[in-house]
This record gives sequence, C-alpha cells and structure tokens, in this order.
Amino acid sequence: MKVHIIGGGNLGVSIALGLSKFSPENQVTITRRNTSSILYLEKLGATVSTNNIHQIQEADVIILTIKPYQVDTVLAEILPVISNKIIASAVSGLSIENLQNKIGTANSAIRIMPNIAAQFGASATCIAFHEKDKDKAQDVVSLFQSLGTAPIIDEKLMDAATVLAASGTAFALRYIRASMQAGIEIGFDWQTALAISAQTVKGAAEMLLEEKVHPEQLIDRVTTPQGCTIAGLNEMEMHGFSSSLIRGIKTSLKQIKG
Ligand SMILES: NC(=O)C1=CN([C@@H]2O[C@H](COP(=O)(O)OP(=O)(O)OC[C@H]3O[C@@H](n4cnc5c(N)ncnc54)[C@H](OP(=O)(O)O)[C@@H]3O)[C@@H](O)[C@H]2O)C=CC1
Ligand SMILES: O=C(O)[C@@H]1CCC=N1
Repeated sequence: MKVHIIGGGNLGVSIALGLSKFSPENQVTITRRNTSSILYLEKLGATVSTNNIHQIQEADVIILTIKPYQVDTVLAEILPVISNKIIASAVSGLSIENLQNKIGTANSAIRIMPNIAAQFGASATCIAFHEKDKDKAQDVVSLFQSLGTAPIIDEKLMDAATVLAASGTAFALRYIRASMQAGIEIGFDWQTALAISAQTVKGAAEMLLEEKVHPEQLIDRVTTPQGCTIAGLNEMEMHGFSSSLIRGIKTSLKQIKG
C-alpha cells in the first residue's frame, strides 16, 4: 500500500519507522513543514516532503498525525486534489462525524488511536469507523496490525482509548521512572535500576497477555504470606497508588472532553 502520513512529529515518525521495519512492502511518504529533523527516514525508504500533496493522488491511505488546530489548514490544502481516499485520523478529540463533514462524502473517515510504540511494532491502536466504511477500514486495520494490536472499538470509547492506550504510554513510563528512582535509593546505579525495572514491567505485561487472566491472579503468585511483596503493596495502596492512577486517567479523559 501507499501510505501518506501528514504530520511528521512524534506519532507520525513512530508510525513511519514502524512501517519501515515491520511492513516494508508499504511505500511511505511523510510530510511536515520543517523536514530537517526527519530526513534520515529517506535512508529507510520513506519519501520525506514539505509538500502535503506530493504524490497524494496515488496514496491508498492518508494518515493525519497533526494537532487538532492544524487540521483545517491541512485539509484545505489536500481536499482540492483528492477524492475517494481513506483518511485515517489520529487527531485526538476529532470525531468521525466532524471529520466526515470536513472531508465530504467523496472520502472515508476512519479514526485511529495508535501510540508511539508503533515504532517497535508494539502499539495498541484502537480503530473506529462507520458501517458504510467497513470494507475500506480493513486496509487500515491490517496496516496497524503490523504495528502491534489493532482492536476495533465503538467510537464512543475513542476518547477513553486515547487516554488508556496513547497517554497510557506516558503513565507506564512514569511508573518505571519511579521504580528506577527507588532502585537507586536501595543501591543500584540508575542504568541498572532502569534495565531491571523496564524488563520487570515487560515480563509482567507478557505474562498477562499470554495467560489472559486478571492481574490479581498473578499478583497472588508473587505475594508470599508475611513476605516483602505484600508489605510493599499495602504500603503503596495506603498512599493511594491505584487511586491516584485511576484519578489521573479520569482527569486526562476530562481534559479531552473539555
Ligand atoms: N504523541 C503521541 O503519543 C500521540 C499523539 N496523538 C495525536 O497525534 C497528533 C500529533 O501528535 P504529536 O505527534 O505528538 O504532535 P507533534 O507536534 O510532535 O507532531 C505534529 C507534526 O505536524 C507537523 N505539522 C504541523 N502543521 C503541518 C502542516 N500544515 N503540514 C504538515 N505537517 C504539519 C509539525 O511539524 P512542522 O511544524 O515542521 O510542520 C509536527 O511535526 C495530535 O493530534 C495528538 O493528539 C495520538 C496518539 C498518540
Ligand atoms: O497528550 C495528548 O494530548 C496526546 C494525545 C494522546 C497522547 N498524546
């Protein structure tokens, strides 16, 4: 497929890098106004351009990875030269209905919510679309399945998916940072503490994904009666570990909904 990514920033670049590594059969074009920091993508086979309409007529999928306030400017540029295109938008808070109204019925609006782990083929990309675009959406689903998992969700959960799956990357990293800081306090240098903390989180996630059980079942295997784990967990919960995470996620959701 020919994939045209408009907005070569944090997310756009992670998708381009992921595609170059995990599905190199796709031809990727990626644009931004100042391309100096992403020209290296050309060495990986992508076309880098400042021109949003460069070869856009040939694209099978157009991916929007721009900020919400940049959408109208970009659409004003591309709409006069495209028709019958699939536009997959990762723009947070932009509904399918709003996007469809902006792009007209000649094009299909698909909503995607990847995260920056797309670069490592490990994104959880939630995808939503209207029934009329079901067939066309399959191309987008396949594309993002090559970059991790790509669950199809009801659009009403898209803001929740943004917080859980996209912001969630930052939340998970903050846990790892805190664990690393504790690791330094109990004797490790930061590099060793980070390596141990990150691998431990990866291992815990792999067990959950493999065994498909409730986390508490695995926690039970670790918490020896009268042992150090339950003592640590109870102290963390006393200081609001789970509740602060839940409150943070709900606050992020409120921020999107405005
Ligand atoms: N970062 C993340 O983890 C995630 C982000 N998102 C959503 O993705 C979108 C992008 O986020 P993010 O990548 O973090 O933002 P960035 O600011 O890193 O990327 C946006 C890019 O768009 C480019 N851009 C701006 N105007 C234009 C234009 N007219 N034509 C072409 N390119 C343009 C900018 O480059 P230049 O100024 O050089 O043009 C910039 O590199 C947002 O809507 C965000 O909510 C969704 C999921 C995860
Ligand atoms: O923080 C943000 O608003 C964007 C959307 C999800 C991740 N980054």
